[in-house]
Amino acid sequence: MKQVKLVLEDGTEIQGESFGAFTSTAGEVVFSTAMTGYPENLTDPSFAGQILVLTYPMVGNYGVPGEELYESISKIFESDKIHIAGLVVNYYSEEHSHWNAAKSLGDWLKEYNIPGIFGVDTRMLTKILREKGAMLGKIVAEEDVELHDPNQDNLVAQVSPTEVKHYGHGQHKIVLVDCGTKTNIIRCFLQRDVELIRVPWDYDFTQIDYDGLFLSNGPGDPKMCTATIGHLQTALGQDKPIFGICLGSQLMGLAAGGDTFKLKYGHRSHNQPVKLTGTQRSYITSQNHGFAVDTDTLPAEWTMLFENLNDGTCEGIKHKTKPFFSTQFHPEAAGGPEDTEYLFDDFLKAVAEHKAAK
Ligand SMILES: NC(=O)CC[C@H](N)C(=O)O
Repeated sequence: MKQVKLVLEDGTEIQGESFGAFTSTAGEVVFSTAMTGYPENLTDPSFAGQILVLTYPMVGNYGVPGEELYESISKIFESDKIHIAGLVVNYYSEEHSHWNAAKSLGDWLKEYNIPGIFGVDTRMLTKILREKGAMLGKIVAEEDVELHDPNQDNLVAQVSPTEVKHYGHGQHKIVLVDCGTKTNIIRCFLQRDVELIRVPWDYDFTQIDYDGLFLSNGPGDPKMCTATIGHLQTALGQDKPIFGICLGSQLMGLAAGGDTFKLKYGHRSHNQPVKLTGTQRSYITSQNHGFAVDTDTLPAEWTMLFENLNDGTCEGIKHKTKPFFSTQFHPEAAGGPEDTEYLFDDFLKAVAEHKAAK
């Protein structure tokens, strides 16, 4: 076994053993308390630039599934590659067993040259991150590397496609602005009556005659997406339905004139409780974000749609009169609970109503 170490910007150094690629990496160290779903999480483009700490103590025991396609996109993974910068676990299970496993987690990480470190006291590490907040860090193999803050980069430009793609046939023409979309969002649309036009993050979608606009999740600081925010401001001037998820929610908040801020250590797990404003109804949701909309900065015609029941932060916004709404959590949840997938139906209902009214 080769030794590697995890170094945090506060000086903490933790020795561990290497799995995956034996190489060094730097990024923002964040933790997820999800108990399953590493094939989905590692391929979620929203994790780009992040060294992910999994608090679930045993990782790798169900291996990694083989690739299968749904239409022309992945049926299982959230994109076509691993996006995390590095992985930190307590116990790495060398052996795996699952009916659809095709390879081990370690071999899969190696394929994409991503380092992993195990033998780490992830409980202690998580307490540090929870108390001091998410911080920069690095996994050091042979070569030392500089600390690097990925939130200073335009990560969305790095993960967004460069070409427009078309999927499916259906009554409603939906433009999906791909800032690093999870493929399950595409699957959720294609299971409904939709023709989907997937466009790059900086594409001028206002030129397309669409019925509804969807803003995807994506990595990094939402304020980096100035091109998307600009186009979105034009779309908010009209009244065609708009739905945003996670980064998409933050972009909607910014385009509306509100502000976003960085959470201390973010929300990453599949069991985050949110409350629907104006009701006593709560949902358990899947989340993966480090920024949030500051509800107090929203203009008067906007309101908070969902609230996080752990810390009271904004989990979605809506316009009071126009069909614009968003969630900070993931209604398409892969992995995670599917309780809020009905929001896709709500959006398409708003699209149908808007078309009927025209
Ligand atoms: N999942 C996402 O879309 C994350 C949005 C944003 N990058 C954040 O961390 O808050």
